[in-house]
Amino acid sequence: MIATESLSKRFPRVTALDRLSLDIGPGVTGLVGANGAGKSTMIKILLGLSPATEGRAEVLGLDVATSGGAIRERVGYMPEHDCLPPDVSATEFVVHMARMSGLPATAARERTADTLRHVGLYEERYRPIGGYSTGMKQRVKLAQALVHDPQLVLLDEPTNGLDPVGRDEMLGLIRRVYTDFGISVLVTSHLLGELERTCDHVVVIDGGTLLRSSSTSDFTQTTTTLAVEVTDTDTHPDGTRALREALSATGVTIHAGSEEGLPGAGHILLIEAKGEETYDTVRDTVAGLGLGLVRMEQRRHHIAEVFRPRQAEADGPGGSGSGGSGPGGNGPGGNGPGSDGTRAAGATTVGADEHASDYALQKGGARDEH
Ligand SMILES: Nc1ncnc2c1ncn2[C@@H]1O[C@H](COP(=O)(O)OP(=O)(O)OP(=O)(O)O)[C@@H](O)[C@H]1O
Repeated sequence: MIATESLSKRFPRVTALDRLSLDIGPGVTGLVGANGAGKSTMIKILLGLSPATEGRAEVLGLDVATSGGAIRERVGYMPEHDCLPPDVSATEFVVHMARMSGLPATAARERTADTLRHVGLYEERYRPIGGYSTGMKQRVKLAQALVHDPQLVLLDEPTNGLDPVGRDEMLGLIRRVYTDFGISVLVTSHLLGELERTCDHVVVIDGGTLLRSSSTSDFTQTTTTLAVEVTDTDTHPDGTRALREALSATGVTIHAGSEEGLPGAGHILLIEAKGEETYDTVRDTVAGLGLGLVRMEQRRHHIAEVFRPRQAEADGPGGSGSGGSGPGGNGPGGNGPGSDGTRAAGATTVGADEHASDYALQKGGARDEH
């Protein structure tokens, strides 16, 4: 779908992309990096809207340097910033964008109705966009990217400004763009955690350079930690505590941290699995206490954790910060939601409106040449 070879973009004072080589296949791919890491620059080059300084890029087999028009016919684009006219309705705007993409009038109207329904904007489609919420505006931007039935869509920070529920809905819509319509997606985000449920493949960039490009399952390999959740009973009003004490007495190692991603997070014990016998010990201990076992599952890595060692190195003796990290590395809330306080590379934690399991990469990803 997308291939780049030693792709660089240098502005007078900043290297936004630095010899980036990528090969992205069909499916949903996340492009993750701090604000300023080079994500939007990459998208503009892929659309043939901004020339690369060096290197090559192909989209759907077309060279971005010579086939920008043909690429934009086949590729949808959802820009990051608010760019919608306030005085027209979603229907008028999306029909207009469909006509601009070359659809005849009737097809444009039909495709607009279908696309707006798909993004969940059917009822409100005749109201002026100026009165829409942020979530509704993001849906209009997604609809106009899809209306001409592209083979690929490039979505620049589609969850920006959304609350956790809105983000989940948007991520679900994005997943369905591929599963229901077969349209491949490249979606950018500055949040490491949020794309792991949505994307088949994740590319992480920092300061315009490639940190890692892997399938999501490679990022989120299973660990030797078991997540165990139990019910409370009349005898043990705090079942989690009772289990913790009983397991400790049997010599099972219990991690101090808590699980962030799962529902009921505060009631989940994280236990080091030494082998099959640990499962048996947990089962027998839970039964012995008369508690109900809600879950016992092998925990998977979160993508954010993959980058923790890098940050730890940088924070260690003599460390001077990870490559590409900007100033203010330990801003408010600089310790991660995990109790060990680790952060993703170049990252600080997210605000109260973000999911507890997400880590936001901080501003200043690009290398300043001055
Ligand atoms: N037209 C431009 N002129 C000069 N510098 C630019 C220009 N466009 C982007 N940059 C710089 O290039 C770097 C990468 O910017 P880019 O917008 O691609 O980052 P990003 O990862 O998309 O982050 P954000 O989500 O904040 O836009 C930044 O330092 C930015 O200031």
